[in-house]
Amino acid sequence: MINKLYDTSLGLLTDLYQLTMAYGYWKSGMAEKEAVFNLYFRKHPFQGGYTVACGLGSVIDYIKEFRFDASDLAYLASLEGSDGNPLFEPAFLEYLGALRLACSIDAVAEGTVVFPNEPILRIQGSILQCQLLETPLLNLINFQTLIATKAARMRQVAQGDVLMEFGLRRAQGPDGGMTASRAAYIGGVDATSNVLAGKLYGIPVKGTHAHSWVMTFDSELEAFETYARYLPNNTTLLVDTYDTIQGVKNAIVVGEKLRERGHDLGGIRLDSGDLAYLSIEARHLLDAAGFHTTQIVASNDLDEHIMDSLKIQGAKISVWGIGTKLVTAFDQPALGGVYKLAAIRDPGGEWSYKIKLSEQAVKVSTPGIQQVRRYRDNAGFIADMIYDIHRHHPQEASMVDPYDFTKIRQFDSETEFEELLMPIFKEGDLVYRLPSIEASKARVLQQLSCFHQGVKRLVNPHTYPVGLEKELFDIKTNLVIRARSVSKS
Ligand SMILES: Nc1ncnc2c1ncn2[C@@H]1O[C@H](COP(=O)(O)OP(=O)(O)OP(=O)(O)O)[C@@H](O)[C@H]1O
Ligand SMILES: O=P(O)(O)OC[C@H]1O[C@H](OP(=O)(O)OP(=O)(O)O)[C@H](O)[C@@H]1O
Ligand SMILES: O=C(O)c1cccnc1
Ligand SMILES: [Mg+2]
Repeated sequence: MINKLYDTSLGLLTDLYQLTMAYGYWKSGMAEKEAVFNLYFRKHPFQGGYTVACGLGSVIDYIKEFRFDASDLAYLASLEGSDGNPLFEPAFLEYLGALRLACSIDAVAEGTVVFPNEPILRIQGSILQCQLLETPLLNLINFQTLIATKAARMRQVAQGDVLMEFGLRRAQGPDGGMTASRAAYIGGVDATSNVLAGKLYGIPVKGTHAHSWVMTFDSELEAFETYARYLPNNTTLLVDTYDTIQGVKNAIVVGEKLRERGHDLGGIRLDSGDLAYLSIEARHLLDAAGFHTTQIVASNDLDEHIMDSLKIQGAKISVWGIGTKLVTAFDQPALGGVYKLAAIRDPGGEWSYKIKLSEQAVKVSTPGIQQVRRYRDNAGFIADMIYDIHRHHPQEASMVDPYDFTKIRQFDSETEFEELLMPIFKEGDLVYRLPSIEASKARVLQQLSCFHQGVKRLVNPHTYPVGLEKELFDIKTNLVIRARSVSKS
């Protein structure tokens, strides 16, 4: 997508410091050192209790396309350091031109519900290649995960109602609009007004009409009649241009004519005023005129909280049109996903585990080559345990709460589980078949149905347990103690 918009290869879609570090690794002979990085976030967005992973489809496209073409290298050759000399020497640019990604990537499937500090992606490869990927991987995963989560929250509130995404006009540019449409669909909306997203991603496209259509005619009735005459199978009439109640009555007049011609009034749309009161009044008028199946669509700066309030107020809305607040993730415009080094292989072939210290315990990174195990019982998911695949293949496992080491849970070998990270690329080769967008969408609903209702609450949700397997917890604790004493000496 980005490629089409900008007509370039994608190697330069990174921060300059990734390239300067890559140069440093190359110059110092460290470029091929094997490393493992994890991509994860530390806090759920929207003060929520869960997050929906999204963006792997774009990551796969990106990795497949990754290269530096001649024009990229010419641009890099033009960059200068503070002394006015070229930043990068020609031999390094030649190296970049010949570079083919050979990383191994494990990831959770799109549509998987994930929690703070769990790796969504694990990247293993040469330190130089892993480092170059930091920025694009975060760019691709952070935004799509954020939007999929926002849409999933709206889906939880909407229950079986229809959700339409109307956000393209307010999205963060064309690419923001396109990726938001895709992520919102996976997260839980049923359709988009974004026609290009319909074409490229196979998302159903739907829509009504704007106020300008009504304003173009001498009367609202004439506007409705004309629309219904030429689009009799797409008649959702926007009734609030002048007077909403009169608008509903005009829509009913047109609905009767549609019925005489063998069609029906599909819906009316409310786009201002008190949506609870107006939808209840509109439902009365429509039902009294025999239009029981005509849908009431609502739009106007909606988000999950207003939708929830409208439901509590008994609003008779069955279709929700949501734009700005969804595609811009209005109340939290970024997910704070990070990409941290977890291990480096020594010349002897042994892994050396790495941590990034922080004053805040919650920000200390977890070392090791991690996998996430999601345990379940008959009622649903019970806990996630992060463990190190090289240290422990736990049949029976002890899981430590990383923020309170006195809290330990035991899992016996009978407890059912699934492993969340799956191989996507093996040394550069794609080994994963991306599920259809429909399958990823279904996964969100299926996953969420297995979590306790409290985790899904909009306000003050229950914290789902995520812990470290005991051996990994001990490794981390020892590294922290050692790093703190080294930093003091
Ligand atoms: N019954 C309701 N309960 C809670 N929020 C509501 C209710 N009805 C509408 N809203 C929300 O209140 C906000 C109203 O927006 P605003 O104050 O701009 O009024 P408006 O109806 O759009 O006015 P205008 O006639 O100028 O278009 C919107 O976000 C809308 O979704
Ligand atoms: O409110 P959103 O969730 O972003 O949904 C999309 C909105 O976009 C359109 O109007 P627009 O906002 O362009 O104009 P209006 O507010 O004057 O109706 C449409 O009528 C919706 O109200
Ligand atoms: O089809 C609609 O009703 C629509 C499309 C985009 C934005 N607002 C509304
Ligand atoms: Mg508006």
